Amino acid sequence: MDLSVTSTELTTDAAVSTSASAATGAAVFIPTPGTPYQEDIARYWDREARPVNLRLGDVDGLYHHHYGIGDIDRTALGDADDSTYGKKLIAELHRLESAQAELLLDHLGPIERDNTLVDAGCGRGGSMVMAHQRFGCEVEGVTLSAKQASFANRRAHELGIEDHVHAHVCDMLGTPFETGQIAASWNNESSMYVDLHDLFAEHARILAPGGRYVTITGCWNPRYGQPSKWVSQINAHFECNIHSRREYLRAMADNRLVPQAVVDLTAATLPYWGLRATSPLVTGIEEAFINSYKDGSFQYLLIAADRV
Ligand SMILES: C[S@@+](CC[C@H](N)C(=O)[O-])C[C@H]1O[C@@H](n2cnc3c(N)ncnc32)[C@H](O)[C@@H]1O
Ligand SMILES: CC(C)=CCC/C(C)=C/COP(=O)(O)OP(=O)(O)O
Ligand SMILES: [Mg+2]
Repeated sequence: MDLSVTSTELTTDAAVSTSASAATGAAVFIPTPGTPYQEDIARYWDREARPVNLRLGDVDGLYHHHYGIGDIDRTALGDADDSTYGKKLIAELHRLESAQAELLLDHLGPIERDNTLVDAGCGRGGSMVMAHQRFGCEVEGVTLSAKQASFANRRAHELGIEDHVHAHVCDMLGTPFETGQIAASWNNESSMYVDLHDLFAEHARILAPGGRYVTITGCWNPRYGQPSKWVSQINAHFECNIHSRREYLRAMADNRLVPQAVVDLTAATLPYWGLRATSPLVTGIEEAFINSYKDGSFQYLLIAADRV
């Protein structure tokens, strides 16, 4: 299957993406203009350069835009008075973010080397690299941000995996991938930027029958009633629109995606937030996450679904 699409918007790494395309003779994919909202989101991620993301990514070259899960390794952190503590804190936060991506990949099911995976809203590509390193397969990512796609393609090139891992500037609601050819696809903290019915219709279209879809997301809890002030604060901070848990399940059911696992990761992500709140890399959004997770208005969920 030839999925070597690329974007005319890619800048510094256009050569990387174009040569992959030229090698297979694939047509160049020209994205359609986005909505004004999508243009805002593209600008947001083009400009994003928060140290909490770049310094963590520098630890091992996997750049994430998602949060962490798991217990803190206090032994690895050592003494807060130690001169190396700051560096260890960054490494520990990064370890927890990579653990989150590993958990998502655990839920993709058996993946073969000749399979193709799709990362919808791929950011700087950390999860794509991890997926290729684990399964040896092709990984195609889409993001609205030309800067992020360029960054991800540059990293793939540096790692020598540019023939297998590609980022495209593209709306995840209308991807160039052929119908029914994708073994598994995911959204890692990227579904709060789109309408869920439109999103799951597109995943259901590209996934092979029996294919697997996984999301890790923050969602508001219908048991709380409505989005809390903390959830509204997170929406304003990231210019996103957090959905409720019920919306996820309904939109999946409407689009031939049948949940096989729904895992509440709220308790598992709180240690990450507690540690991050003590770090010099705080961004100011830590309190909203901690308070909303603790008051039950917000949940951190993994949902894995089969395309039937
Ligand atoms: C919080 S980041 C998550 C990045 C990545 N999944 C990760 O785990 O590191 C959100 C991403 O969603 C992307 N995004 C938002 N709306 C999108 C859309 N309509 N189509 C494609 N990507 C989109 C943004 O460009 C950004 O890369
Ligand atoms: C769980 C929810 C609601 C996520 C919203 C999407 C989002 C912005 C994720 C993290 O990105 P980032 O890694 O760039 O953010 P930060 O700079 O805060 O680390
Ligand atoms: Mg981050």
